[in-house]
Amino acid sequence: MYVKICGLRTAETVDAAVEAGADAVGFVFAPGSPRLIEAQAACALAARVPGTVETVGVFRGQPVEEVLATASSARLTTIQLHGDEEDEDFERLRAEGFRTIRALSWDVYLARALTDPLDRLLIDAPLPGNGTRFDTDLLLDRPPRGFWLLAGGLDPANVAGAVRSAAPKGVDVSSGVESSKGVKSADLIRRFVAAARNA
Ligand SMILES: O=C(O)c1ccccc1NCC(=O)[C@H](O)[C@H](O)COP(=O)(O)O
Repeated sequence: MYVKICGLRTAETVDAAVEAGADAVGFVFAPGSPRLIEAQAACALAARVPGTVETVGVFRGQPVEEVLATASSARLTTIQLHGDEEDEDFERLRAEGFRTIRALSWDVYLARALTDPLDRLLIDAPLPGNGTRFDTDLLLDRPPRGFWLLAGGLDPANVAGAVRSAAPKGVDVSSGVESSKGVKSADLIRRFVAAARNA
């Protein structure tokens, strides 16, 4: 089970995620997020992460050139886009050597023709980063194929049940491992990774 911890902003919590065995750490560059981080600060945190762990930049509605500039200066491995980006945007990011995650709310996922299978999917609640769940039975009409991550309101107490119910390839969390909005808890991170791994 692939585990991504998103919205990290401190060395302590990045280290906790890595030491707990997370597969990816996420840094949010979307304007208005309470987890917003500057590229230089993300670069310093990314330098603490071994090559076996992905460093994911999260963007929403930003021009591809801006995304590429930030991802390069922050030395990220992976780019996650949350807006209504087109396949060409993802092709450009891959051409520049980045791995990609296409984040969609569950209703958009169901409404749109399947995206480029080269992109990993992250299927989320309508408001990303908001700590709200959605009923994954809604996906039964068209179960996601390939590598997909479940996100939206997960936490150490509910992640095992969510995995058993929806059978994703990975999980992603932000609010559920925070002691307050935007403030990550190393203990909750450790507990989330353990619970996801033991689902
Ligand atoms: O986390 C944010 O603040 C955020 C803001 C704008 C776009 C995306 C954002 N987060 C994307 C993520 O990958 C979150 O981890 C995901 O939506 C799950 O969030 P949560 O429900 O809080 O666990």
